[in-house]
Amino acid sequence: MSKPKVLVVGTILWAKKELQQLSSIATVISPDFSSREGFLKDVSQNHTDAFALLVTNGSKAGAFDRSVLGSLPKGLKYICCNGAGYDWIDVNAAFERGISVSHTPGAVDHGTATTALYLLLAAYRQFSYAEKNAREGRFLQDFPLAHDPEGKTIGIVGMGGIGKALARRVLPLGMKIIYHNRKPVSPEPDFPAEYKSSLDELLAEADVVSIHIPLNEYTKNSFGSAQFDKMKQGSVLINTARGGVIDQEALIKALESGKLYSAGLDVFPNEPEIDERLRKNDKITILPHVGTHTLESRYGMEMVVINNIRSAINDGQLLNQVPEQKGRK
Ligand SMILES: O=CC(=O)O
Repeated sequence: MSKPKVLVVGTILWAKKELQQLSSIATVISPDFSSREGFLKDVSQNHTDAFALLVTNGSKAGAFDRSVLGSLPKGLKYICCNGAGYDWIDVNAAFERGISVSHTPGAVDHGTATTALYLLLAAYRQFSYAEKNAREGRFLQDFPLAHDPEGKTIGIVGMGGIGKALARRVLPLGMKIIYHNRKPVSPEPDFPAEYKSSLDELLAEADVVSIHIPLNEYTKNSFGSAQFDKMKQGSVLINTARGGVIDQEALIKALESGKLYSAGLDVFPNEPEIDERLRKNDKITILPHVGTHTLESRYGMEMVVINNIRSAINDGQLLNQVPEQKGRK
């Protein structure tokens, strides 16, 4: 029997050896294309027998929306996404076509949580502004006193792997941890954390809010002026999830009005663009989506994708199927 065909859409840069080892159970092909149309043409001409795709966001194939998914081979069973966030794949349309989709939770936890911690420290202590002063030869000129994060209350919105990894990182700072999820975390976290069933309650109590929810049709722009209004005066917002979950105009207004003392942002709605009003705001820290930009994270993510492909071939199921599809019939 011929081996199942796996197409690599995008590049595997770090787990190259492990990708090669996949060839003992699969025919692994990296199609060469320079556009979305080129990708679809190559697949329809040469790979109608594809069994699984290993896909990376930002490849020339573009987003896997309903129309791309509709053009993929009928026999395609799996799409294994090299990333924790999969907002660029229409997982419901994939499900309707009988395609199971996986992502890479876990592998991104350390990198993203460390980024959130850095942003939190930088926002409270105004380290970005201080560094700018130092680099531009102004030393402490016009640099007001900042704030200590110690003893403050952090509100974690989305206590998944990244939220928990951040919680463990802020504990040594003596921060009180409250969190909001649809349901309390079970089993209970191995650190003190108070569950808030209502997001409004969390927003009213937290000194700093850190967002760790996926971007989807329900969460898009879900953090808007109503949510900023409920936050404490002079609070801090950290976002390492996706820019699209925050209404950017409302965020800019909250910064300008002083409702927010500061913010730490690693993600933006129209990456790689960053709104000029954010770029020019010295009081906030902005990063170019570096949450998982470490060798360890990237290697770990690639390993998760390859392990999902292996499991699909060997056991007929994914290890990390996206929650929207899990248990659905
Ligand atoms: O942003 C990073 C990821 O989705 O893995």
